[in-house]
Amino acid sequence: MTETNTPLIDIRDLHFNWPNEPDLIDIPAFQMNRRDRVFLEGESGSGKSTLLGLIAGVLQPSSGTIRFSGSELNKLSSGKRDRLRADRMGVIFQLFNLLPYLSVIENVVLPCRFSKRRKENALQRSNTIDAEARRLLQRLGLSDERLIHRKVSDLSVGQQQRVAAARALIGSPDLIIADEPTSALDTSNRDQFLALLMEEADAAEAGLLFVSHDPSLGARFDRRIALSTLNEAFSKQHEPTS
Ligand SMILES: Nc1ncnc2c1ncn2[C@@H]1O[C@H](COP(=O)(O)OP(=O)(O)OP(=O)(O)O)[C@@H](O)[C@H]1O
Repeated sequence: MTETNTPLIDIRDLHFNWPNEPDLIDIPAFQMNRRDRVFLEGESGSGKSTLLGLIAGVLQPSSGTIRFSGSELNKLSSGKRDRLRADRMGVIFQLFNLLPYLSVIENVVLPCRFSKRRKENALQRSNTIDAEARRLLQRLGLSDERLIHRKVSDLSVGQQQRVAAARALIGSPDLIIADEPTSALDTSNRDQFLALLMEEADAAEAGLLFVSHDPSLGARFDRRIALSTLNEAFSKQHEPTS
């Protein structure tokens, strides 16, 4: 099994800039393995969501490479990148990216409609995809039958955040990417959510890359990384001028 020796994420000489802007990201090297739990912190606007977008293959680097389990994302066609993301990554986006006209349960089962691998994984945990969606939702405090069939646009922000979390976790992805996933949750829902996230990551032997503004959460992770220490673009922008 070569895959176990290959880093889950392997970044080399990664540069990214938005059009007509200087480098926002300049990361010489970063690796994470399966089962790593990484907490990424940094000030607002420092590029955390941008880095997650690059790792998820939603954004393209200006130069450099990002390998996911050995596959260089840049070298894949956009269709293959989408397939890899659907099969192997569970992403909780900052703005959730839920489909507003679908119900809670329809949103949660979506990854299993797009990916045979996620569907098969989900069926190893529960008898049906629906049952697996309900198990995750229940663990996140969303078990009310009426709520599960409501359109997500009719939910509170904190409820939508938990639906997005259940959708990311279904079907045991190899990498869970979570961008500020607890920002709208109260302490009790936040703790329930983190417990589930850690358990699901353990069960799937997944890597977990978690961005949050809440420094008190950092102690629950194996590695705590400030983006400013990884990202040389940050030190260049903040060099004292003489
Ligand atoms: N589509 C875009 N076009 C141009 N600039 C962008 C775009 N999206 C983000 N930026 C800029 O890139 C920089 C980094 O944004 P990013 O969202 O990655 O930061 P962040 O660290 O995740 O911030 P926050 O903690 O506030 O979510 C910001 O200056 C932002 O204005």
